[in-house]
This record gives sequence, C-alpha cells and structure tokens, in this order.
Amino acid sequence: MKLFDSFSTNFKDIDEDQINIYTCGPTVYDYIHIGNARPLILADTLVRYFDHKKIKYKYLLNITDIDDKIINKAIDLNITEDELVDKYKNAFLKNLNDLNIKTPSNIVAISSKIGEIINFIDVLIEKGYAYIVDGSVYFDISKVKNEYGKLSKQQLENLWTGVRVDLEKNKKNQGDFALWKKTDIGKNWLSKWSLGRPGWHTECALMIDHFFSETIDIHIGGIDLKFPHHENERVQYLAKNEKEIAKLWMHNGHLSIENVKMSKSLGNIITVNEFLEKYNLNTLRYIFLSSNYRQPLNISIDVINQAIEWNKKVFNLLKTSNWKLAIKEINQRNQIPIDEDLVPFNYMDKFNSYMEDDLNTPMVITLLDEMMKNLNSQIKDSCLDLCMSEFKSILDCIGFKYHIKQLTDKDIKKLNLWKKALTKKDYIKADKLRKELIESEII
Ligand SMILES: Nc1ncnc2c1ncn2[C@@H]1O[C@H](COP(=O)(O)OP(=O)(O)OP(=O)(O)O)[C@@H](O)[C@H]1O
Ligand SMILES: [Zn+2]
Repeated sequence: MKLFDSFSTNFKDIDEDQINIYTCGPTVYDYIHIGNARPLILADTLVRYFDHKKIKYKYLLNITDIDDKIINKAIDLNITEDELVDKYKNAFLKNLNDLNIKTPSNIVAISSKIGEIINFIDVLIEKGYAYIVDGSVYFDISKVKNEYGKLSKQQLENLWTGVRVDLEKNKKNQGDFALWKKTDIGKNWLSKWSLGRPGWHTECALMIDHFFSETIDIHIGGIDLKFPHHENERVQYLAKNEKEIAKLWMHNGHLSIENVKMSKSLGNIITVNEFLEKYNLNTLRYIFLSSNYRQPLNISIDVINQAIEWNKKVFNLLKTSNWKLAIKEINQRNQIPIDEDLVPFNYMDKFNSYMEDDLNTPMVITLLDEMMKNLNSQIKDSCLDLCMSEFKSILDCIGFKYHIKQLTDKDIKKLNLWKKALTKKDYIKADKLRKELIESEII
C-alpha cells in the first residue's frame, strides 16, 4: 500500500505486519465540529481498509483533557474542569459512534499519564534539551537546530512570522515551548519543578513514546497541526530517543465554509450534532470521501445536496436488491450455482487498487457509481447476489451505514402476491399491494 508522506513529500510503501497509528485527538472543551471530524474519518478509512485486508494495527487516539481552553471555559461557566471535561469527552465519544467511526484500539485521556509525562520531561532536561525557568520547563529548540523546521519545511529564522507563540518571559529562544507550566490557576499536579501542568505538545510526544516501543508507522492530523504542534512533537521524541517519531505523516486538508477555514475561534462552525440533526452520517462520509483527503474542501449547500442525492441512489438500490433477492431466495431459483466467470467486472480488485493508491476514495466513489449503473440495469440475475455483496462490502469498508429493513416472511409473501398479480395482469390488486409495500418501506 502506498501513502503520501507529508514529511518527505513522497509516496511511501506501508507493508509491515502490524501498523502503529496515532491521531491527535480533540481538546474536550466544546462539541466537535465537522472540520474536526475530517482527520478522524481519514484515520477511520485507513483502519477500516486494514480490517478489510486483515492487516493488524494498533491505533491510538488521545484526548486532551488538560489545556488553557478547558481551564478558562470552566472558570467562565463556574463549573469544575472535571465537569466540563466529562461532558465534552462523553459527547465526543458519542459523536464517534454517531459517525460510524470504529473505536480506536486505545483512547487515552492525557490526565491519566501525568507521572509518565513528568518522567519524559525529566529525561529531556537530563539530556540537555530542556531547561527550567521559575518552575516552568521549556524545550530548547536551539539544541535541535538542524532538525527543527524540517517537517514544516521552514527556515528557523522565518518560523515565527505570523505565528502565535507562548508569551512567557525568560525563554532562551522565541520558539522554545513549554513542556511543564507552573500555574496555580486550574487543575495542577505536583512535580519537582512546581505545581503545574504539562504543555500540549508534550502530551502527544509522551503518548507515542509510552504506548509504542518504536517509531510509529503513521501519524495523522490536520494540516494546521503541522506547525508548530507536530514539529514540536517530533523534536521531543527525537531528542529523547534519537529516532523519528513517525515513519509517515498524513495531514488532511482543511474544511472551509464560504472559503474560510471552519474553526471555533472564527465562530463559523457546524457541529457534528448540528449536522447530524439535519442530515446523516452518510452525507458527511460522501462529502469527505468524494474529495482527496489532502486537498482543502469547501462545504456548501450544493456539496451537501450532491451528497444527499448520491445517498438516495445507493439507498434505493439497496432496498430494491433487498426485496428482489428475498423473492429469489424464496422461489429457490437460486439453486443454480453462481458461475464466477459470469461476473463481468473486477470490482474488488479495482477497489483495493484505488485504496492502496494513497486512499484514492474519489475513484472508489466513481467505481461505486459504475457498479450502481450496472446493478440497476445490465447485471445478469445470477450475479445479483455476488455483485450486491461486493457493493455492500465496499460501502461498509469505507464507513457508510444504511438501515435497510430486514424482510419478514409476511413481507415476502406480500411481495410474491404483488408479483403474481402483475403476472395475471390484475393491476388493481397489484397497485394496492404496491402501495402497501411502499408504505412499509419494503420497495
Ligand atoms: N477546519 C478544519 N478542517 C479539517 N481539520 C480540522 C479543521 N479544524 C480542525 N481540524 C483538525 O481537527 C483536529 C482537532 O483540532 P483542534 O484540537 O485544534 O480543534 P479546535 O481547537 O476545535 O480547532 P479550531 O479552534 O481550529 O476549531 C486536528 O487534527 C485539526 O487539525
Ligand atoms: Zn498531537
């Protein structure tokens, strides 16, 4: 399988027996928006494909439950940070389920790893990469001069133009970032340096160091995290372990609305909950999968309508084939074994080759369109089961989920009566039955 590595800007082969994956999770101070869902759906598409190919993987997703944003919001609302975090962590987990995102192998909140973070920072101080100022600990980026900026392809001296940096005084270099922040505001923990809390960039570096004994295979996150967050994660891991944190970096492009990046701070967000109230998970899947994950994506009513129309087509085909196959089964016309040579297409092979080409899901959508066209018209009756099962397993593999009614014996009886009425040209009876079948969402 070939994936684009946004560090080397080359395609790389992924062929290990077990793939270790990490995605930077949300800061749980609010509901997630559909932009935040893009990296999660990207990771989900990847691991679903690994499942399909029976490739083993370990996928870790962190939850940032310690952060300034959490502290400030809890103060504003006059509630405890724990109350705030619980509410939004649960909402986040529910959203994963609502979006049909497979539960990662591990979901870990950083507050459960404070002891490990302190030890991690200690090693960086001992090795001379971090220094203490008045109870806070900073990473000294001048110690990794030759490495810093490599991921985001920037010159050290140009890095800070237009980027918001920590305002702490006494830092040796402008770009030095806090590993441990001394603070008496909000929740804090006792370390040998001060009462304080860890910095965000250290959380992810620690998680990867702690859960995986070696360089991970794939690190996933939105493109906005490339600098400084991922740059900072990388140099910490490099400083501690003298090796790369990840073999391959996957960065998704931004989701924008009216051509402006969807972001909480700009207030132009659509939360996952809001989106799902109006539309459904398949609408969002289609929107993301029909465009290349690396490209920016602008959401508009046209894009949403296109997704709705496409899903209607799929749903209708699934419904029609469901009752057609049910009748066929009951009539036992299906006793003739399926001759696989009769199946005129190679859908699964095509699907696999598109997915292995850096998750080329737009081509998979085109393939599904081609399948729908054939299934709706030309496919030989004897191939219907086989082709439909391929169609369904592709949909399932890329995370679509449709609710098709399970037909009862009574439903099938009615279908047969309808068919008989048609054969006998008893159109009044046929029409009545057809109406009933439509009403009960069978056809
Ligand atoms: N508009 C977007 N399009 C795609 N991915 C995004 C977008 N906004 C955030 N992300 C990604 O979502 C994940 C969580 O991001 P983060 O924790 O920074 O969210 P946030 O604080 O809610 O962001 P923001 O304030 O920008 O809305 C990251 O991988 C980030 O890159
Ligand atoms: Zn991270």
